[in-house]
Amino acid sequence: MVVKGAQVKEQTIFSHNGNRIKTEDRDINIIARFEEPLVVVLGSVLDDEECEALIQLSKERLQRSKIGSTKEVSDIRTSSGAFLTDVNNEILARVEKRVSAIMGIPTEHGEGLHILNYKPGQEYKAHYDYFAPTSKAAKNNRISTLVLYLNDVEEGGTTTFPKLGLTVCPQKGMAVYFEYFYNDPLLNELTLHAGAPVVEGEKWIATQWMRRQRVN
Ligand SMILES: O=C(O)CCC(=O)C(=O)O
Ligand SMILES: [Fe+2]
Repeated sequence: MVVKGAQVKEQTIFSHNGNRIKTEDRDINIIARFEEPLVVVLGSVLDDEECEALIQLSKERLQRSKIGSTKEVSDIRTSSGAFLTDVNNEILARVEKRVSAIMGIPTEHGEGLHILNYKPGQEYKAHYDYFAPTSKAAKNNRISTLVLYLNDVEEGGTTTFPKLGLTVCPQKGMAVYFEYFYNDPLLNELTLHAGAPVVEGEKWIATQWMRRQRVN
């Protein structure tokens, strides 16, 4: 625990301070932080070529096979997406490595990058990224999330944290990080978030969810 004035702040997984994160191949700007629960807005995580490559890889995946893709008929998430697992690609590997450095968790704990595409009217209603403690998946539960924005959205498509009164506007190459591995369950519950409906244009994101332990 870190004592800050009269307040006691819980330890976080994210360990970067200051204005910049230095990774092997890129310096990432820390734009804004909400301290508890920790939500960090990051700039210059991906360059244009990387954003476009991830979109292209997911388009190929969605086309090639319906297996491994989720064209869900769900009220909670109306967008369509695919995991980029078992994809052998240099840019993907580079991005996964950088994401791991930002999150401070080895790639092996990640589920693989998940690409989502929202068309106008599509959204991801308010949810938690961690699984209910009673579920089977909670044995190796998620602990942190990085959402990478792969394009600029004309209107709408913000990431909102209704319990924090916080809204993040999608900008190509930027990202939002948050974690929910606090001892205090109330802090974890404050990470409720949503992908607001896209109004104009479309929205592409890549999400990395990290687990407490390795994923097989
Ligand atoms: O679309 C967004 O902005 C949020 C995505 C999200 O919540 C997720 O991928 O878990
Ligand atoms: Fe989420």
